[in-house]
Amino acid sequence: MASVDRKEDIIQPGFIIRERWKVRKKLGGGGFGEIYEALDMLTEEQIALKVESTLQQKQVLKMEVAVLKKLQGKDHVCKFIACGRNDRFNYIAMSLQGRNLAELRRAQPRACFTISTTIRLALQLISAIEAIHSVGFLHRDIKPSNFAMGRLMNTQKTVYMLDFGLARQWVGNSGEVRQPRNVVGFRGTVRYASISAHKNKEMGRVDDMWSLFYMLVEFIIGQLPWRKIKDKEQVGIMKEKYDHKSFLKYLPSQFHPFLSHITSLNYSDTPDYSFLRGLMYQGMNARGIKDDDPFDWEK
Ligand SMILES: Nc1ncnc2c1ncn2[C@@H]1O[C@H](COP(=O)(O)OP(=O)(O)OP(=O)(O)O)[C@@H](O)[C@H]1O
Repeated sequence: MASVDRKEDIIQPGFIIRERWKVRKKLGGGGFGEIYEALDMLTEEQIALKVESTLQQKQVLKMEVAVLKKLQGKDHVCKFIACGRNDRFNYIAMSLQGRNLAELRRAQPRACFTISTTIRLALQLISAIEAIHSVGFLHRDIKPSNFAMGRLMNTQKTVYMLDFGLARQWVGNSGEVRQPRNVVGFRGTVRYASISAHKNKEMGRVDDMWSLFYMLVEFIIGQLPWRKIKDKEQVGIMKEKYDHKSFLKYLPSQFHPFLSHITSLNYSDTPDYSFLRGLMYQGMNARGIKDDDPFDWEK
């Protein structure tokens, strides 16, 4: 979500937080905050700082901190370093990752990834989504710019999940699926939203999987049919009319059971993450794809 009216940045390069983190440069400004690269003067490591103005209407950093803390120790998750606030902004410090998957795709010659890269990313993306679901939360904004590759020798083959600002708890106090609300405001990003999210229905774990499916289709084909349409309602109508099976002719055959599986799920169902990963492994075997083959951007 790019904000339209560009206000002044919350912090400037050179600014030091708690005598420890020196801001270097702005990496991006999303819908709900700004991301900076900073130097941890204690450890000499580069880190990422996400900041949110205290004046902002919708405060989401608190959710971000809660979910990131719950996810610590799992794969595909940034290291939580610290969080805090002052009179001007709230901030969270976490490990710094490399380029996000939207940037990496757009940098490819035909703006698409090979089947090999897509399938191996899919394996990691399924596990990342399973991880957030396993701690009781939905992500609700699964999209390529919310995943980044690591930037260090030992992390550059790993996908990291970003941005838990729209997360919501799906599990109730006794481990049951929370009762769905009848109508909810739309959350997420139009291009990757599930049909049910377009209809303002309560999202479940399946809706994160739908967004993943749209991501993977876009990776392979290089675009989605509704890419140029801004209007949320129109995109919703288009998705409803669109025969999703027609994507399959461009995709490895394993995407047929992938699509059938997510189509079969309802709000309260648990996706079969292992089954979906199994399909991706089948696709790798059928095509002689190896775990450690280079990704498209490494070639
Ligand atoms: N830990 C990180 N390391 C490196 N880059 C990051 C990190 N966190 C976020 N970014 C970059 O900043 C961008 C925006 O981050 P994030 O999605 O968390 O913010 P946001 O304000 O919710 O943005 P949006 O509304 O676009 O999703 C990401 O696409 C990513 O490129």
